[in-house]
Amino acid sequence: MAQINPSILSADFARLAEEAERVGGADGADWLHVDVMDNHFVPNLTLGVPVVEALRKATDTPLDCHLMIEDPDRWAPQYVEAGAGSVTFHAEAAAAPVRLAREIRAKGARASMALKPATPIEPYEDLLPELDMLLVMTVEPGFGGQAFLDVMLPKIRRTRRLIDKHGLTMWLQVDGGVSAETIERCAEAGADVFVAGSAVYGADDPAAAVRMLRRQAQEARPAGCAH
Ligand SMILES: O=C(CO)[C@@H](O)[C@H](O)COP(=O)(O)O
Ligand SMILES: [Fe+2]
Repeated sequence: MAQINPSILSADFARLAEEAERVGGADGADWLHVDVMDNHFVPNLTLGVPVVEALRKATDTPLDCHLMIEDPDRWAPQYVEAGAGSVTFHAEAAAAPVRLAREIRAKGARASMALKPATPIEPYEDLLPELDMLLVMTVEPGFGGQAFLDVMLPKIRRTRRLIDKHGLTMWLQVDGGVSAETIERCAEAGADVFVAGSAVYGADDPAAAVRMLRRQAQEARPAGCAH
């Protein structure tokens, strides 16, 4: 089942509770994607633990926190405590990714690792069983509204093959430039969780955009795929 996670980076930060509401409900967002940026790992600054705590109280939709920060080994567990249901740290930033993934899981959240566009998946093959999700970035992290990087499609395909080769049920997420124009290519390549910021919050009817993206992804999935 294809999952659609709207990114609140493209929402109105002064009205986050209402913005969460606008994409929630039946057939709405599967998760809310929360982009945490520290102006060190990426050249942008967004929000932190207190905002995640506040969002947790404001919505029933589970929170998918994407940490674009240095030292996730220190900070990621705090996002679980703040109420995140899934916490994604970057492979490029984590000092001890296996220990960190185990800690996130032990605290009760799904553990996920992200790869920037120039980071290959192959060195991380043996880590996959430690993870609940792998995020292949389809833009350079840091900003919403960027153009989708087509050159990431082979990495999505290779990652899907590795997941299937190991018989894992983990999810494969794509993030960056995902829209009505690009989501089918991502789904065909094997992604099953789709982050969309501007394509959802830039639409006249964000809830309808979520439903449309999910339908497109569902229909584009390879025939007979297990994911
Ligand atoms: O992590 C990031 C950007 O670094 C994303 O989650 C963006 O927020 C996606 O926005 P769109 O590309 O869909 O507008
Ligand atoms: Fe993100």
